Amino acid sequence: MHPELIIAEDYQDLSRKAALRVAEQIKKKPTTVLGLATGKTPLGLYRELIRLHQEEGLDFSRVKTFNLDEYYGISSEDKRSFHYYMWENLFKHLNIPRGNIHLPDGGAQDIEEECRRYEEAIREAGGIDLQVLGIGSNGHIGFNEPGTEWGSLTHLAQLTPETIKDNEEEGGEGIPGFALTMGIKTIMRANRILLLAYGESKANIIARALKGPVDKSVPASILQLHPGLVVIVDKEAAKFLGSLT
Ligand SMILES: N[C@@H]1[C@@H](O)[C@H](O)[C@@H](COP(=O)(O)O)O[C@@H]1O
Repeated sequence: MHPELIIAEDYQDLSRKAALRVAEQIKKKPTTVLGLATGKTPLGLYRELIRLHQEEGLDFSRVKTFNLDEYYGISSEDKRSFHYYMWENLFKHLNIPRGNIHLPDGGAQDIEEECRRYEEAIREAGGIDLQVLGIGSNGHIGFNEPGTEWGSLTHLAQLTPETIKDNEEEGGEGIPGFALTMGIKTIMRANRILLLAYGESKANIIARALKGPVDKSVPASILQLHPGLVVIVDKEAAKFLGSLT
């Protein structure tokens, strides 16, 4: 069946199952290139990866990472930044060399150059082996909002009021209205994609993304065309998936 769909009991189970997939990938290929996401959804996965590193010796010394996105116009030290989020919630707890960690630079002067540099860095690393993805309540992936071109590469994106509101609920007031994000094409180039979602609030958009038409109004719907898609959702987010299960 495509995609591979795993329905977890709850958030903890989802996080564990996702971490096992990531760990398997790293054990199989210690030089794995991971694509990483921010938001609430992957926090449990990151906690579990830290545990696997600390208690079971999962080795990140040769792993490379590329984050999906970063806010535009704030520095990497800013607590609202995804640099800060990633450092606090994952990187500082692992044995990953700083030089192996990549996020778009939201403080870059020359945006076009920064976007080109980011694409080139992914290419030079050999491409993304496994991309971790969440989904926005409007179906966005990374910060590719509804209407984004399927052929988009890393670019400056304007966030919708809905996305700003969602992210302010998590990250506090004053979220920038723009971000640098991998494009849809950048994401689709990954070898494998691990799409995660939990909770009732994601049930509707997950069903539209996986069962609805492939349409730019739901950016995540393009994932139906990815041959290496693995979806892990909890029971609540799976509520409307019906026949897919
Ligand atoms: N740019 C991120 C996305 O990568 C993320 O998937 C989405 C969902 O976030 P959450 O996991 O908090 O629901 O929010 C943000 O906008």
